[in-house]
Amino acid sequence: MIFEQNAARSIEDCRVLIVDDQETSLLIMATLLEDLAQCETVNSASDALAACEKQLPDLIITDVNMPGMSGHELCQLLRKSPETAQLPVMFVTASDSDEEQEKCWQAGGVDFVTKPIHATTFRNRVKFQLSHKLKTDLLETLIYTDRLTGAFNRHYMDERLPSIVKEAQRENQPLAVAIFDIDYFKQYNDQYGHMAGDSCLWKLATAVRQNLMRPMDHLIRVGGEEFLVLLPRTETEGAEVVCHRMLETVSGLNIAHQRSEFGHVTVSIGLSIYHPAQSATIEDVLLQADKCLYQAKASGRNQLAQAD
Ligand SMILES: Nc1nc2c(ncn2[C@@H]2O[C@H](COP(=O)(O)OP(=O)(O)OP(=O)(O)O)[C@@H](O)[C@H]2O)c(=O)[nH]1
Repeated sequence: MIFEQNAARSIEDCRVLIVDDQETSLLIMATLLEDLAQCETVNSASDALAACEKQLPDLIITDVNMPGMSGHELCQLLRKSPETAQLPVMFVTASDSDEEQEKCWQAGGVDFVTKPIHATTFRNRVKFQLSHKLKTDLLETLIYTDRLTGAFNRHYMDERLPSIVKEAQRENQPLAVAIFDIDYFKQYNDQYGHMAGDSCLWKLATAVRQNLMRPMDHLIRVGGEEFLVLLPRTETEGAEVVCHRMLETVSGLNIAHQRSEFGHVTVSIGLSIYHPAQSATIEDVLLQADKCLYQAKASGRNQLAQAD
């Protein structure tokens, strides 16, 4: 995700994805940047999209003319997805004609350099983009992250949920929604004190976050000890796997809780899936997941309940 601990990041930690169908060009650019940032190279726009699915880079540098999908088309596609809409894309073009420059800006590029590449200009432009990205990420972390747990906050959910849903509709892909809540947390606070309660929240959220494997997965703290997990492009089976893993992860933390019948801190989870082709709205699905959560509580806690 983009809101990892950016405060501690420097340009050397940034990831730059370089896209070009010419091996020589890739080699030149990667060599020019090797002491500046972490570089990854791919030969096509489709490989670049696949690389972004695994881990979002901080900057994409792409050739314009490539077989299959052009650099412009790649950039336009990235702009459409909420996860990559803000990802800076820099073009490397063979021409600096007025028309070519217009096309780069219209496609959503943040800068372009012309071939043959001028080494110092190229390095400085990349450096500028990365330092700008670090500042933006830091600002977003401050605005959208819950300070106690490092999860996204309610404000993030209110702002971004509509675009995550829109993306699911555009792709006609399911969006799994899981709501979980710590069991007997009032008793935990009463027994161990509020500071221990805070520490428990932090440990739990950190462990759950590390269990969410895809860059587009989200952990959001929606209330005191209630969290929402959003899993785009995830069907029931996949979401069940993630939810069971969350139950195991939390139990595996083995945080002592004398006043729970389990002897340690556990969570209950409610799961529901949003399908764009069906009539239920995202609000219905959230309500459904919330109902399931209460069902999981009523059925004994430390378990998953899901909508039919
Ligand atoms: N330490 C700490 N406690 C919090 C925080 N936010 C909410 N809580 C506490 O979480 C507790 C939630 O209690 P309840 O809603 O009764 O739920 P519960 O005791 O977990 O019971 P069940 O959910 O039914 O298992 C309350 O005591 C809140 O004060 C927080 O940021 N830090």
